[in-house]
Order: sequence, then C-alpha cells, then structure tokens
Amino acid sequence: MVDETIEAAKATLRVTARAARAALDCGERAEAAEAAARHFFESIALQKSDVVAAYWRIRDELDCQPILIKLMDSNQTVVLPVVLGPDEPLDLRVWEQGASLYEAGFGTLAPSDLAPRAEPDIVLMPLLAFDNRGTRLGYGGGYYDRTLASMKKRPKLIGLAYSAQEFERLPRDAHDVPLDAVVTEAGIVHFGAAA
Ligand SMILES: Nc1nc2c(c(=O)[nH]1)N(C=O)[C@@H](CNc1ccc(C(=O)N[C@@H](CCC(=O)O)C(=O)O)cc1)CN2
Ligand SMILES: Nc1ncnc2c1ncn2[C@@H]1O[C@H](COP(=O)(O)OP(=O)(O)OP(=O)(O)O)[C@@H](O)[C@H]1O
Repeated sequence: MVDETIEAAKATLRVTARAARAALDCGERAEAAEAAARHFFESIALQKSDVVAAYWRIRDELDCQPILIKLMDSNQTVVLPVVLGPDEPLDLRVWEQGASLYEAGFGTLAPSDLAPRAEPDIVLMPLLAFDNRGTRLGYGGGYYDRTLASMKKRPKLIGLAYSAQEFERLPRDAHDVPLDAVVTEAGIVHFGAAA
C-alpha cells in the first residue's frame, strides 16, 4: 500500500535534500568522507566474520570509499549492490580481494555477476535525507526497503550522509525500515529501538 500524501511529501523533500547536498564544494566533500570514516571505525565494533554492504558513490553522495578501502585492507567481507530490475531487491555480491569491478548502472561499479552472494550483518546506506528518529529518504526506488524485507535476519543499518542532509522530521511509510545509526562528518548518532 502506498500512501499518496506521504509520497508527495517525500518528493518535495527529495528536491530540497538534493539541493542541500549539491551546495557542498569538493574540499568539503573529501574532508567529510574522511571524517565519516574515522567516526565509523571509532564507534562500530566489527566482528571478523561480519559482512558489510557498502556502495559505490553516485555523484555527490557522501563517498564511502575511505571506509571501503579500510574494510578491504583488513580483509572484512564487503558486498556491493546491483540493481536487477525495478521491482527486485538489490543483488549483493562479494567484492573479492583483487577482483575487478564492472559498470552496474547509475554511475556505480559492482562485482561480476559470477561473484558469490552474501547476506550482510551491517548495511551502509547512502542517504538523501535523514531525521533524528532514524527515518531515511533514498531516491524513491524502494530498493533498500525491498532488500531488507527479503532478508532472513535484519542487519544493522547505518546511514551515511552529510550533516546538511538532516531534516527536522521525515514522513515514514509502513515499509520504511528505520536506521540504527547515521554517520556524518560531524559524528555518529545512534537511534533507540523505540524511535
Ligand atoms: N551509491 C548508490 N548505489 C546504489 C543506490 C544508491 O542510492 N546509491 N541504490 C539505492 O537504491 C541502488 C541504485 N538505485 C538507484 C535508484 C535511483 C537513482 C536515481 O534516481 N538517480 C538519479 C539522481 C542521482 C543523484 O542524486 O545524483 C539519476 O540518475 O538521475 C539512482 C540509483 C543500488 N546502488
Ligand atoms: N518491502 C517492500 N516491498 C515491495 N515494495 C516496496 C517495499 N518497500 C518499498 N517498496 C516500494 O518502493 C517505493 C519507494 O519507496 P520509498 O519512497 O520509501 O523509497 P526510498 O526508501 O526513498 O528508496 P530506497 O529504499 O531505494 O533508498 C514504494 O512506493 C513502494 O512501492
């Protein structure tokens, strides 16, 4: 079920959020990506066996490359998303050490479709907007929501964004799975289960 009022409100918020993100300059973006990586590794205790879903930055999204590099260097299992179709969950494929990445649409790169799949314990989610309850807004494809709904166990959800992408309050649909935490250049905020 889609709530039309919520969908219309989200569409307007997406326009504002894109503008807030686009206003940052190159230097600010690079510094923010490094700072976010520091906050992530300082406050998230990773188990050796944890599978982490990351992403390949699209245009002016907060770049998770500094996190990705450190995860790969420390032999953590990393998966990257591939869009299979508009109504499908994301296909999460393991980026094996030394393996090439291939164009996967929207300007992203992803592992080969022969790479193994793995269910993540932690999902790093690119955000268009977020609020202080852990509600998030993506591009509106519902890919992450569908992916989470298809998983056997609920992974830890960590949003990545610039602090300029925080909104007072975002509308939340029944299918919107709230975040456990958001990492920005300013730090990490954890949300309670009751948020
Ligand atoms: N980096 C990244 N990878 C990802 C996602 C994402 O949001 N970010 N996805 C999450 O679902 C999936 C791809 N889905 C997408 C759905 C819609 C658009 C989209 O509307 N793009 C616009 C504007 C992009 C921008 O703001 O610059 C476009 O291409 O015009 C992009 C990706 C899987 N990989
Ligand atoms: N669990 C689900 N199963 C099937 N369809 C879903 C599910 N979750 C979301 N959708 C579909 O996706 C559409 C877009 O959802 P929404 O506006 O919440 O996207 P988003 O969270 O911004 O995008 P994304 O999850 O890709 O970051 C919804 O209108 C709905 O039709």
